[in-house]
Amino acid sequence: MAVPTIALYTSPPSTICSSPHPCQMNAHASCDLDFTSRSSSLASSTATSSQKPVVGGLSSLFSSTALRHSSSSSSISSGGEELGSFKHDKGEELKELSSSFRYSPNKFIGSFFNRDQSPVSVFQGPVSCGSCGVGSAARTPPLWTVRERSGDGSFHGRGSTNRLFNGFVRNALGSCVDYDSPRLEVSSDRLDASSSSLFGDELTFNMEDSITEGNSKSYVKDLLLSAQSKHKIFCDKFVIKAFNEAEKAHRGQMRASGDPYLEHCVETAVMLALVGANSTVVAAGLLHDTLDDSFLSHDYILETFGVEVADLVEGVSKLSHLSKLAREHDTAERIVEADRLHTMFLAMADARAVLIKLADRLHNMMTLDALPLIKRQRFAKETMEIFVPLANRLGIYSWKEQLENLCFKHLNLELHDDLSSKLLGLYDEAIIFSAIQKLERALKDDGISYHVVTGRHKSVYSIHRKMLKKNLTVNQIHDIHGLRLIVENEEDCHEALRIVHQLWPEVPGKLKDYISKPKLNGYQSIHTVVRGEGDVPLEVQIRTKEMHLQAEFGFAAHWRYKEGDSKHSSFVLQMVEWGRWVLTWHCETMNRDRSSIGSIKPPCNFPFHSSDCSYSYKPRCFQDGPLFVIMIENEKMSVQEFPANTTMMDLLERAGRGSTRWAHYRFPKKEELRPRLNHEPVSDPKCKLKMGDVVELTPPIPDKSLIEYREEIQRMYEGGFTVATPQPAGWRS
Ligand SMILES: Nc1nc2c(ncn2[C@@H]2O[C@H](COP(=O)(O)OP(=O)(O)OP(=O)(O)O)[C@@H](O)[C@H]2O)c(=O)[nH]1
Ligand SMILES: Nc1ncnc2c1ncn2[C@@H]1O[C@H](COP(=O)(O)OP(=O)(O)OP(=O)(O)O)[C@@H](O)[C@H]1O
Repeated sequence: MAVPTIALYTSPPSTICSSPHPCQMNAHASCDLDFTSRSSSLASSTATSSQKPVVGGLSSLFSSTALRHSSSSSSISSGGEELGSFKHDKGEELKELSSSFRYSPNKFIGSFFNRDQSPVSVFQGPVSCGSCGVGSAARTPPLWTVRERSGDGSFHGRGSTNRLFNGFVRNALGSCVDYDSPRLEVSSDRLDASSSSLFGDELTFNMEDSITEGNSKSYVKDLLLSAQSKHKIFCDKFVIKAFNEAEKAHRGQMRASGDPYLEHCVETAVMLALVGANSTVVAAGLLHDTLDDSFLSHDYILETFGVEVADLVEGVSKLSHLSKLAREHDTAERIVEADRLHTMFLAMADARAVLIKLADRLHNMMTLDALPLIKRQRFAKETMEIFVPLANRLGIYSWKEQLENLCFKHLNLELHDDLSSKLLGLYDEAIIFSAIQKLERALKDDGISYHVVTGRHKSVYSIHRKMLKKNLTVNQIHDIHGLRLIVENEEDCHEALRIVHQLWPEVPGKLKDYISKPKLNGYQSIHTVVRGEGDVPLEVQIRTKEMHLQAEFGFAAHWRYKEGDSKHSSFVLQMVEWGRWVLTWHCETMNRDRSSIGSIKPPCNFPFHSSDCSYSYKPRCFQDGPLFVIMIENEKMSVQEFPANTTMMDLLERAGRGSTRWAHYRFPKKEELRPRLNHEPVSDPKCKLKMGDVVELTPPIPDKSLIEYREEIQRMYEGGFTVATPQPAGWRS
């Protein structure tokens, strides 16, 4: 029998999880704070929030797209409360936040048409200085210029969707996406007839007239049109079908804000579309709450939409359930268990389900204001502990930053506002934009070839964290504005550095050459800080494409750096790599511009590395890795690690053997435990456990009565009486 390697029964925690702390959030935010016009800030706020990350594989993919998404999606979302995940199980939260009474058309109209006065102050989030109206950069696009050298040595402007490594997965696997361009191309067989006039008046709208009438019908139609105006994938027949199902399923359900529930589903799906998710994922995004909060069954979704969508919706439902459990038990406060939860989330579900769950949570966080403070803080804390690390690990930096900023705001409003207002005077996107242009020009003039120059400004929360970590004031943070230059070889790095120092005066003592002296984790790059326009400090990082790959995907990966380079088992590393790969594969539609890939490709078909691949974490296949199982005993939850192939019987052996709680009953412990697996009684104790299984071990009757019964029986035996007391159900002697 397999013997578990780790037995960890934790008691309720008293300390808060160290890493990303609730009380440390960020701030683009600030901007939002000073916005008088919420609705207009919506778009920009989100966009800003983030630092505009760099190009490169997932990071750029998600950052740039998410930024875009934010801006567009925000215009439709009106205030709301958290619902999707919060109401899972239709528990207490749900009752409070959403109601399933039938809507009043008037209210509908009100909530939809008054969107300009959106109560979503939450859009506080990432507001770029631009959007905040700070400086002239206000309307600068979120992801800054990038150029890339093509194979023949010429340079191409790449636009904001540029990404460095796009397509390498496509190369590895062939195209697995439903369509190629997020905005322009939908396979014709899936395109709704009406979509030919994409933004025209006549979109096919298949809602059953008999059920949806009057204002509500026009509301629903407007909602679909609005989604279509944001992304053409909403003209895909399959997606429209999912929209119609979601509409029927959630009809009459409202959020605490008074908005129809459907709006949340659509916003979630729009976010997914904007990061390049294909129609399967977008459809699942529309339906993500139907299993928990409507009459739809898994079988019905399976029949209607196929196994992929059905499994994704089920996966999201399971994630919601687990995160709710974790929230209620404060499980993620404990670092070890939080880490197991993150890994479990990635391992138990298709990473696309995690992506949907993240989108769901992001929209919920954006519309949290309808909840009382205590609930907002609970959700913000859970988001910080569980979802921000997941977004970080999956490389969805834009979402990560927005989540952090929103959490920061809800958990520490004063700090958030204070830092935000300081940053209003500091952020200047124009500086970054013009610095990129200046550097590109100089490089070209000097004949130095390069792959890409990107820029970003640091998010409010990231600045806050850095200030705390290094005990600095905001004026001592030198990388609020940053550029990154990726060149071909090491020699070019040094040449480029020379040019940078010719363009701008160097800030003494800030030059770091991690190329000649790599960090312990192998990170390589040259960093310098210069005085840019207006004497504003500007960090410039210079590295080769190989160094960049290592910094994005290798041992020195940025997500690990951000987690404090904590020690992770190879299993965790594999899970993260796997998750990122799945998302790249399925969401790569943003990576249409193949020519931008240039020659930058990992040396093998990631994640199926060759044995000598330097980007590979794994000496072995992750199917042999450990299992993480949720154990609930006497209403206490823990996340436990077991070896692969552990059976229910193994688990019971371990629980019975190690537990003093059961010892005094003096009969086979495992029979006393009355296990339930994923809420069902266990019929086959030899069944193998799976990642993310929930095992409940509950005594057949409350402990106290059981003890009383046993004492009574003991007394009866000792006194020579016949047992007359009826046995409680499940009791065995
Ligand atoms: N991916 C990755 N990036 C890193 C790593 N270490 C540093 N960086 C990048 O380098 C930047 C800062 O590194 P350093 O120059 O060492 O700066 P610092 O010591 O943190 O102090 P400052 O100069 O105040 O930023 C970070 O902002 C990261 O972007 C790493 O291990 N992995
Ligand atoms: N100078 C830079 N130019 C362009 N992108 C950068 C630069 N520095 C960091 N980034 C990218 O910006 C994103 C956000 O990073 P963030 O500002 O939170 O942390 P960091 O600067 O990398 O680390 P730290 O906060 O420890 O300095 C990451 O994708 C990171 O790789």
